[in-house]
This record gives sequence, structure tokens and C-alpha cells, in this order.
Amino acid sequence: MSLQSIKYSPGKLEILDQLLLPVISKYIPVKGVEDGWKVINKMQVRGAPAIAIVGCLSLAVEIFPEEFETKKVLRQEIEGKLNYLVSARPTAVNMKIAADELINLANELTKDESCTVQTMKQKYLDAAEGMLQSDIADNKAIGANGANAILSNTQKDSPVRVLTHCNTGSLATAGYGTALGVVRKLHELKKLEHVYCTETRPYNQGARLTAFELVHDKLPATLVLDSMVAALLRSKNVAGVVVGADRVAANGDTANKIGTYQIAVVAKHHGVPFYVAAPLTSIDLKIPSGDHIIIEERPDRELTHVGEHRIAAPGITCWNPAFDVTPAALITGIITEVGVFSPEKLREEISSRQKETK
Ligand SMILES: CSC[C@@H](O)[C@@H](O)C(=O)COP(=O)(O)O
Repeated sequence: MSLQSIKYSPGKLEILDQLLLPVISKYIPVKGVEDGWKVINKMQVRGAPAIAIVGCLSLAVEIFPEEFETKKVLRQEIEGKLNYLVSARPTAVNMKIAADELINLANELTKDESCTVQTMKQKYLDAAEGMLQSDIADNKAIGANGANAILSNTQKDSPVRVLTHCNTGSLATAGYGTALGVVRKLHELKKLEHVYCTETRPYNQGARLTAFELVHDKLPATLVLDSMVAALLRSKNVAGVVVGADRVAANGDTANKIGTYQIAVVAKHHGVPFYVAAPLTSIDLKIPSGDHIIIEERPDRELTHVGEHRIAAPGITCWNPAFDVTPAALITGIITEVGVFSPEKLREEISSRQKETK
């Protein structure tokens, strides 16, 4: 069984504390929105889809035991608290899209005279819980679409070597993963010769989390440092790079974990296809390009220390953007649950489908 980052039952939410992995596997309770904001901001839970699911479920467990006098009060609670959760980490769009969707639902139910306040609360709980189920199904579809795209660029019957960055697996989602879902699907099809995962400094999502998942699930895998990617693509016959996304703009520019951009540049130089795997909930058609994406900057300590151990010279200043933007021109295809699209086709293909799914 693959790792489970989020455990939920009505009124109870726990997350696997990703700051402690891979040394300690410990679930911690999330009792409400304040806890939800903190675990997202501290990165005890991280990965764009997992952030959104935990955020919305943290409000679900908070309102579960509460009684609301009117629908207006409940609606204000939903709007205020979801917007607060959006502020925990600004780059990934999934929490914002989920918040907007749930606030719309609350607005509609407030207007609907046949709906009681109890029914309105239950509908919020159902919608938040539904995100857990739909995320896994979407990831499986992304896995199948992505494996197919990578294999279609190669000689059909030979297993492939791929490279991935950061952690996009079960730990970053409700399960299975996006880019790591593509890797998992290749393995299920017996078409994965090898996966290379980058260390992903400074937070080491690759070395700590992706490597943990790959070892746990017994996939043929090797860890490389971020600085080894050019050497790797030159010498190891890698068939494709597949990474996740925190926000894809309408023109296909993609914000993802810092270091993604330079991998895309290196992939272009070596003629290696570069894929972004992202659910529709990571695609932000409201912004025309990556220039409009706010990049979160995190504390210097992530660069100067590994755990409690200082590795940088005291007194040095640091720059620590958590994400970078890969220009669409470097992206071969964006793998979604509804198909694989070139950046140029993204807006046209996705706009109707995002509406359909609402
Ligand atoms: C399916 S996870 C997609 C992205 O969120 C992932 O690639 C990433 O950049 C995670 O960053 P993180 O800072 O660990 O939340």
C-alpha cells in the first residue's frame, strides 16, 4: 500500500508530518483552520493538491461539531476562513481555486430558500470530502496520460529512464501522485527502467520524500544532486523529464519547485522531452503568463541549516525563492487528467473543461 499523507473521517483530520520524514513517520492532528494554516505554512504538509485538500478539510473538521444560527453566519465563516487559508502559501493556486469553488457553493446555497442551514453545512462537508476522492482518480488519469505521452516518443517496447524533481507523489496529494503518478504508471506497465530523483535543495523534498516513496514502493530509483542534472541527461539516456506544478498560467508558463526552470533549460539543450503533470486545479487561466505568479520566499534558515545543523557561514545573506517559473517554450506538454496539451493549446483545451467540472 502506498503512503498516506492525509487521514480523514468526519470530524477528524490527521496529516503525516513531512518535516519529520524520512526518519520518523508521525501523524499529527489538525483540529481546525488555525492548525490547518500552520501545518501548511510550516510545510508539515506540502504539495499543491495536498495543501488545498488539507486546507478545506481543516475547515470541515472545525465546523463539524458547530451549530450555526443562520446560513448567512455559516457563509461568512466559510468565506473568511477559506480566504485566510489561501494566505498560508501564495504560489500554488489549488487552494485558491478550491476556496473560490466552495465559496460559490456557499453563496448559491445561501440564496436557495429550500436549503436549511444544516443541509448547507453538510454540503460543505461533502464537497470538501469529495476532493480527497477526486484527487486520487485525477492522479490516476494523469499517470495513464503521461505514461502514454512519454512512451509515444520512444521505441514502443523498450522500458524508459525518466527524471523527476521535488515530490509530487502520495505525500503531495491525496494519493498516487501527479508526476510521480506518471512514474508509477510506467512501472505498472513494466515500462520503467529507472527513475532518477533530484535532491531538491533546500528543503530536500526529493532526497527525503520522493526517495522515501520510491524505496517504500520498490521502484528502481537513484537519487542525484540538483547540480548533476546536466551530466545525467548527457550520459544516462533519459527519455523524459516529468515534474509537477504549483500554478500553470494560461500561456503554459509553469511555476514549480525552485530548480525546475534550470532542469527544463538543460533538457532542451539535450533534446529530452520536458513534461509538466498538473491537475486542472493547478491551472490558472485567469493569469495570462508566469509574470503574474507570486513566488513565495522562505526563511534563510532553510539554506543555512540542515535540520538543526548550520552548514553556511554565519553572517552570509541568502535568497530563498521556493519556486521558479519555467517558460512555456521549454515545455513539451502539460499532462492533465483530461489529456496532454502543448502550452499553445492549453487555454483553448482547458477553458471549457474547467467550467464543465464546476
Ligand atoms: C503534486 S505536487 C506539485 C507541486 O506542488 C510540487 O512539484 C512542488 O513544487 C511542491 O513544493 P512544496 O514547496 O514542497 O509545496
